[in-house]
Amino acid sequence: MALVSLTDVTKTYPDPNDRRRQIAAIDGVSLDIQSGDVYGIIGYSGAGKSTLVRLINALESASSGSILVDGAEVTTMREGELRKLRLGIGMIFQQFNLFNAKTVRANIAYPLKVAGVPKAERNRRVEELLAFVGLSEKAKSFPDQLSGGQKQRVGIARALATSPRILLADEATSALDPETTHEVLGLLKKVNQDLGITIIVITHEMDVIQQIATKVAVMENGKVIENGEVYEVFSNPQHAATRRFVSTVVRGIPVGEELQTLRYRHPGRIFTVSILDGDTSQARVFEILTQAGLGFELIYGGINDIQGRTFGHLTLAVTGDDAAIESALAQISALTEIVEAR
Ligand SMILES: Nc1ncnc2c1ncn2[C@@H]1O[C@H](COP(=O)(O)OP(=O)(O)OP(=O)(O)O)[C@@H](O)[C@H]1O
Repeated sequence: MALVSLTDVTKTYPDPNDRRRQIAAIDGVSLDIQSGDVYGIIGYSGAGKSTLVRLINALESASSGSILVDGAEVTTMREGELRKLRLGIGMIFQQFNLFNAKTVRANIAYPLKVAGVPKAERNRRVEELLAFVGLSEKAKSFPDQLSGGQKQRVGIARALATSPRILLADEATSALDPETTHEVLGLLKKVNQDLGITIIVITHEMDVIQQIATKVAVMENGKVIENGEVYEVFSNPQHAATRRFVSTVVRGIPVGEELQTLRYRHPGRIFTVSILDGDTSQARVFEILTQAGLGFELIYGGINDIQGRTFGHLTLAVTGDDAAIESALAQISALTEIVEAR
């Protein structure tokens, strides 16, 4: 059974320009998130990502549809049940949302205090969390004395305080530089792998999905337009919006000005070879070209590691005898897709 299961969920708001009309922020979304997933939800601004998260932890109520968390229907829960539900769902935010007047230790202890956990137990748990996020030395510091990455570590420790089963990360790395993003995503991976916590990552950056997610849903206009294993979505995107997101991290087939520049710089015919995991290797393609007595140069593209599987496009400028090129092409196209730039 899925840990979070949405069926045909809709959330409408009155149109601010015409109160008689409704705008669908979420429009018929069905999604299953399994225990142990790191589930990425990606979309441009206004796609409905934050609304979806607020529906899962019941900060908003759905207009229609069913939302099951751990088998329990959220849409009909009463206040007492909702409080219990929210204790099982931690949340981290883009702007960290820490109490600036409280120390790191007090920030992390806060949800435990609210939950009525006795002081000795609270202190023990906070020390454990500080060690887990690597901030034991900063226990007495205030948020203003920390870097962005350290602040998010405090946010993560605070979110984990009540031992939730689910962690919602809403643009949690969007305010951080790439290196700090990488570190924080590394910590989230540890949360998932060591503690078995299911993570739902909301982002507009495909790079974040590539680094951490195992599954991804692409949202547009309140709908999930595509979802599945990250590798499958990256290597075979179905929708234009998904292809745009993928192209931000994976260089595909050069076109337009990029292609013109490549032609200007490199003699020969230009081909793009797709490299898929378990399909064919870069080494095999190079071997075929070498054996055919051809000259070649890698001029664009690269290989990506997605969840430990390889995927990418290599664009090569190939020089030599035309018949030899055709024969090499035939051999390569028996292994994988190869496209000549025209
Ligand atoms: N409380 C609200 N009242 C009216 N409209 C809302 C409300 N909350 C969200 N919306 C509308 O719902 C749509 C989806 O918003 P949402 O914030 O979920 O998108 P998002 O993908 O998270 O975008 P962003 O990354 O910019 O926050 C938008 O058109 C937004 O204007």
